[in-house]
Amino acid sequence: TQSTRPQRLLGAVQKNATRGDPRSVVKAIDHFCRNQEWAMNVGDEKGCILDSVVSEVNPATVLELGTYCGYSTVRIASLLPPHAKLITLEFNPDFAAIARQVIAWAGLEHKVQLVEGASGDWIPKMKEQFGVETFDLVFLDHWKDRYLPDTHLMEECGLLRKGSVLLADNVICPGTPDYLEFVRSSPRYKSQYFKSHLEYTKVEDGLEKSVFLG
Ligand SMILES: O=C(NCCNC(=O)c1cc(-c2ccc(F)cc2)cc(O)c1O)c1cc(O)ncn1
Ligand SMILES: [Mg+2]
Repeated sequence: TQSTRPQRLLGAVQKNATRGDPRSVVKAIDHFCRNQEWAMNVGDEKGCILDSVVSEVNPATVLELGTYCGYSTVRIASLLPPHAKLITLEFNPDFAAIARQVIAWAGLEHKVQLVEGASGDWIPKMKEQFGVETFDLVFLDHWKDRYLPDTHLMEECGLLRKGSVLLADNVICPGTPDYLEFVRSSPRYKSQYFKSHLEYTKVEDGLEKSVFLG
């Protein structure tokens, strides 16, 4: 039977990356996506912006919406302080199965809790299920039409505090127009656009960083 692209991406990690070395996992995925097959990871260019925001926020609690194969999960988790926790939500069970193995290859499973299911179902259960108070950083990289409703949901569930940072991928391509309009016009957010390119291409894309003002 035919392998899937995520399965081939995992194969490239297991072949070319060193177990327990997150940077080599990131490098192996970027090499695979540049030279073999494009895949919708945040990629190396936007990944550097992600790294700088993670380092600046130095979060104790992180929520990632949209795990895919775990590329950004590995980037973020490898920068977290010792007792910090990253919860990553993935709807697609096939993506989740690959991501677990990529995260394990990087040796980061103890820092990451991968949850399978729909963000809309899980966000209201975060506090009771995972003992989370608020998130210091949220990385939005899931279905583009869920960014805005899930942001409202996180606010309603009291998961954001004064200073919580939302970092959103793909605000230009594929685009999240309703989300962008909201965070840029709402008095409760301070937003900043980081111009970049769609992963592994010359197409414009960017990350939007929005600080919740409470
Ligand atoms: O597709 C699911 N999630 C990925 C969300 N992410 C994206 O869709 C995404 C897409 C692109 C992209 C950009 C240009 C292009 F031509 C094609 C795709 C880039 C990115 O950086 C993304 O992040 C999904 C499936 C499923 O069955 N259940 C739950 N989620
Ligand atoms: Mg993306």
